[in-house]
Amino acid sequence: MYLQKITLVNFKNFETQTFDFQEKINCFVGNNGVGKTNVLDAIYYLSFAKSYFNPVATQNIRHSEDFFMIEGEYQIDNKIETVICSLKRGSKKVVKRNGKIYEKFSDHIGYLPLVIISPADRDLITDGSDTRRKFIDSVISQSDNKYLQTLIKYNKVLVQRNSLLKYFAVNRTFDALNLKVYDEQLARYGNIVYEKRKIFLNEFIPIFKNRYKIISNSLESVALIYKSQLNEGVFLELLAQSVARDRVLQYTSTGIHKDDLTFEIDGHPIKKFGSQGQQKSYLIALKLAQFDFIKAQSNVKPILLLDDIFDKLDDLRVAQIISLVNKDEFGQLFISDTHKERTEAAVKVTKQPYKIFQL
Ligand SMILES: Nc1ncnc2c1ncn2[C@@H]1O[C@H](COP(=O)(O)OP(=O)(O)OP(=O)(O)O)[C@@H](O)[C@H]1O
Repeated sequence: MYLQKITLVNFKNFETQTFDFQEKINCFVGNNGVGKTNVLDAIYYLSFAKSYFNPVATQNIRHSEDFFMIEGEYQIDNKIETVICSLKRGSKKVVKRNGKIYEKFSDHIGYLPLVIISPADRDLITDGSDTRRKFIDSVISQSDNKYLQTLIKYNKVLVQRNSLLKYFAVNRTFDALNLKVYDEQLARYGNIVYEKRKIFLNEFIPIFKNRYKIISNSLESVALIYKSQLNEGVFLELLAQSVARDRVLQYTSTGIHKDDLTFEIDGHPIKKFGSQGQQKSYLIALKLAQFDFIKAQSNVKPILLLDDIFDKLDDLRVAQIISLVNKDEFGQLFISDTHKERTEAAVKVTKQPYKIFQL
């Protein structure tokens, strides 16, 4: 699977632009702010029906325009598939594959597997647990659509249960039976999500540790730990035990929506004790492990986007990544960088066909 052509209309700083891509390596070079990351984001959009960088969909429309459109032409098993994402101000986003509109965007996730490595990944270390849950969800969802559908159902019930708790508080009332209906549904979907996250992490953690070892070339030990309240007991019982607290808080304080990952280096949180280089290595290992995992699950080499990595990494780490490309473990690769010479020198080493776009 590879992207052979993309057309952007009013997407961020692009008015109308078409790029024809190489099957292997494509590089975008140019000064700061010319739109290199924006092209990568458009490619990301075609896989996930959303931006990696800006969650406010309308802010991706070119200033003072009314809509944006991204059209991608993919080669999949010797057939051409077209995916279009478009958004008009005041209307709902539309995602089409071969002319057919998706009723649910979630049905599209996983169809065009993709992994992005970007300086914005730092959020995984610095932000709250929500960002780390999204990471787990995005990895599993790309190879298990049922997981995503179950998670969506769980989140819907969660919203309903929270509204009910609010209703109880505002009206100074309480109906245990009513709440129990939601508890049972939450437990049903939540247990499925929990089990799938557990199975996933059991497989993912060794892959991640191996990637870290290769990238960092170091002896320090890293850990990735799955934290869930459900490790401590049966979900339905935990919900029953927290009813009094939930009524005070007016939201559901127990469940898989509180899960988190702990990132450690030599037994200490990497956020506080990891050097900048160690943190970068940790994040790249996470993303490359994501790549390995999706590839193993779906038998497809995901598209890999490397945003600004040469700027942020030392030569050793860049060489490690490039050597992986060399081993032909990768499928199609997109790279953004400010320095044409640096990029060209790095990709030449791979002896793979490449194309450079000067923006
Ligand atoms: N909705 C929008 N309409 C018009 N321009 C936009 C919009 N959103 C972002 N931009 C512009 O896109 C540019 C940033 O593009 P991008 O992040 O792709 O740059 P870059 O080439 O990757 O730069 P750097 O080398 O600094 O990472 C900025 O000039 C910004 O003003």
